Amino acid sequence: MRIRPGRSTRPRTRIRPTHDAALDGFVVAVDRGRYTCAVDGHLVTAMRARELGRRGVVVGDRVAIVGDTSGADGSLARIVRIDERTSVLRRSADDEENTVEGRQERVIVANVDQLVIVSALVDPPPRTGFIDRCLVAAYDADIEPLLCLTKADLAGPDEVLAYYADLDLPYVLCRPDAPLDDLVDRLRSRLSTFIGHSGVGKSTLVNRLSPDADRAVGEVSAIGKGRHTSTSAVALALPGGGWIVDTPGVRSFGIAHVDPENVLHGFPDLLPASVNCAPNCDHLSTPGCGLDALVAEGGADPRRLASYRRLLSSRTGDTRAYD
Ligand SMILES: Nc1nc2c(ncn2[C@@H]2O[C@H](COP(=O)(O)OP(=O)(O)OP(=O)(O)O)[C@@H](O)[C@H]2O)c(=O)[nH]1
Ligand SMILES: [Zn+2]
Repeated sequence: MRIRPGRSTRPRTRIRPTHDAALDGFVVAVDRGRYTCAVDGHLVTAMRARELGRRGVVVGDRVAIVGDTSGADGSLARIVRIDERTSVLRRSADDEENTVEGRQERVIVANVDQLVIVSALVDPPPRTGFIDRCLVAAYDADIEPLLCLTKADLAGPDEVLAYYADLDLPYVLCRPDAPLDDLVDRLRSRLSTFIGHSGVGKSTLVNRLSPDADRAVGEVSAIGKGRHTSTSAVALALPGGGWIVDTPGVRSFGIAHVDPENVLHGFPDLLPASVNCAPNCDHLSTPGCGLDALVAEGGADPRRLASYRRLLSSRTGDTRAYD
């Protein structure tokens, strides 16, 4: 446990605190150069220290903070170190209106343990192309996927689950008239982020999981002395333990950086058959592709191969037609 001197005993000095005295923080919100960090159970507003150079700080980063970490109104601490990230999720290029910056696929969340892919069972119907794309992003980033199927009160999951029958894909069913125990269990003691199309029920879930979320965002806004922009990511602490990152406005996570060979890792049901491919097989039009043979002998669902090939060929382009 760290013991910090109280305000009254802190010596007045111009010497900057050494970084040995830095506190560990966790970045919960980013707003125009101000970073809201959870430190010892309270929120602290910080800026980046110049020594960080051009390194960006994103939600989910674990950082070292010095300076005024009291969290008092108007206080401003400094982030002096960013810990190595265990994972990164990048914004998809088509979320950035195809600007040069957008094409660079900016990292928007770090250290995510679990990607919760939210899909309604109906209204809107599940889009497996979108889910597959999320799975590629998750497997590539070493993040565990969780398929979260909402509106289970309106339709059954059999059809979508059949499509994923050959994968060990964990899933939960959600409906308004039943508790979210399964989901809460899977969110405990880890950092998860939600992705899904408009209308699938993400806000409904986040509100049920973290009823204080609005208040928390209000606090962030007050401390960050600026309007909280609804398009930036925010990490919310869950009463049952764990953190969720809400990424409003993010339609999909980018996979343009994923090596073509690694796109296949998002399709573990197809992957093993690639050992039968000729060297340099592009798995698209190369004759004798082992994936075609697998499907021909009934070893995999042809819709899975079609989905893989759509993703592969659209990887760097506009993917909305497939989502
Ligand atoms: N029947 C039923 N309706 C649901 C369920 N979850 C959400 N809804 C309804 O579906 C609609 C969309 O839910 P939202 O939570 O706003 O969806 P969202 O994913 O946050 O959508 P955006 O805010 O546009 O991103 C609302 O009218 C919800 O009341 C569910 O499990 N069952
Ligand atoms: Zn092949």
